[in-house]
Amino acid sequence: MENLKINISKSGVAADVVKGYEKQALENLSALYNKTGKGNDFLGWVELPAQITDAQFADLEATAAAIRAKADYVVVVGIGGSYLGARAVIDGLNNSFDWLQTSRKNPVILYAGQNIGEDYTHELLEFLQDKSFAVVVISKSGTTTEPAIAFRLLKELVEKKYSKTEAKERIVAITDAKKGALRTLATQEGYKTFVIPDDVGGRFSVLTPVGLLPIAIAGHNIRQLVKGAVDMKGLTAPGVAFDQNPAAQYAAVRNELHKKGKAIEILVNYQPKLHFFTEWWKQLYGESEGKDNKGIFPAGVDFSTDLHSMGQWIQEGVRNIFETVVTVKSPNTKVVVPNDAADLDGLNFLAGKRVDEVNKMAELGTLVAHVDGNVPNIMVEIPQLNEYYLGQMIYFFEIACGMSGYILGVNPFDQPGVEAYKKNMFALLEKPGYEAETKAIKAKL
Ligand SMILES: O=P(O)(O)OC[C@H]1O[C@H](O)[C@H](O)[C@@H](O)[C@@H]1O
Repeated sequence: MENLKINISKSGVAADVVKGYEKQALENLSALYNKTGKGNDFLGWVELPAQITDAQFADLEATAAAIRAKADYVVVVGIGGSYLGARAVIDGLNNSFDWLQTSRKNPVILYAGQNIGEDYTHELLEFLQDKSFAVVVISKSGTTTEPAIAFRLLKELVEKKYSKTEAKERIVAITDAKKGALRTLATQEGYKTFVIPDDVGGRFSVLTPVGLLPIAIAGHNIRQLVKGAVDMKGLTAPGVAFDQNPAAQYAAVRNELHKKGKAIEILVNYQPKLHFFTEWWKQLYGESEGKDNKGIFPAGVDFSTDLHSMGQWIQEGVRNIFETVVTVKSPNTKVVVPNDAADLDGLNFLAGKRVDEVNKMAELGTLVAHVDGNVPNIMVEIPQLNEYYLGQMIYFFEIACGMSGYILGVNPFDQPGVEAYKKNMFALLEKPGYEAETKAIKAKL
């Protein structure tokens, strides 16, 4: 059976330099397992995939089935870690034109609370007026402003369109076991709820109900997703030799590149379905490492699309970047370039070749060009885009992130910097309790 593989041979980091990270990387991996490092009260995700019980899967699947039976559209309300994991997996697995399919087996998944655009909000509410829909509201803290506003509006619509009683069948809340406004509200209203464990931070929560319920509602196999993660846990566990552990290798190489002045890591995909996987990865690494005036800036591009827009910069701009390419070995379907007798477009040299073969040559050609242009390359390959390998890739990047953050010397499990904008926003909105901040910020304007 094939697994996710990493190739660091084009990273420009010599084997003995990588080897130099062995002791540190493996000590950091042990610290994640033994909970002896920074942020050790947020390490529930390390063991989590292997601990999900059959009863928990069955509860998620039954709830998903009930929602699927009732609703043509399901709005997933959440932001950051309460949004990106579900969307990464759902977009990764869904048909690219999912929302246009007419003979449907699965509800269309829509998203809210991930922005405060008034037009977006209006258009969503307007669209849902005459549709059969349900809502999954997700917030670990239960107090995040963006999803709270969206949920207040959606709750009002559900109650008006259906009834307060029916709302209990059409709204599911995923939040902290005890704390937060959403927990209080869900208890009071009698909604079905799922718990986000205390020791799992938002950006590490995709394999909790936060990701699993929306993914199951969208019609995907959550047991396979989690199995992939469990197997990747085995392949990256403390007993595995350093040079056989793909996560340790990744953590080592990216830290070495950072040390050499590569300030930006670009996650590259050649499959548009992986766009939101990159968004999930950006939060995972950005919030985990960007602190104490340190950290690689995580960026993302979709190739070959962005080769025609960002390709120039990557090839010849400031040499402070490296690329991590996520490549999918085999596509799930087959399209062959046809022969054309007239050959007016001059493409007959491609006739008979699969589109993926062209994509792979674009990938290889780009790799060589970028490495020649002094952009180091790390390659992460999965055999296929399915639940199982997405599960492997999720756990791979999570465990590598923990190790990498420890190598960098930060606490990868907090995000104190995110509060600065919230404080200012509340001060500007004159939230009760923020009187002094309101005065202070107004003086700065
Ligand atoms: O799940 P929630 O508590 O609503 O948080 C949603 C997101 O917003 C916060 O501001 C954090 O920066 C993120 O780490 C978090 O994932």
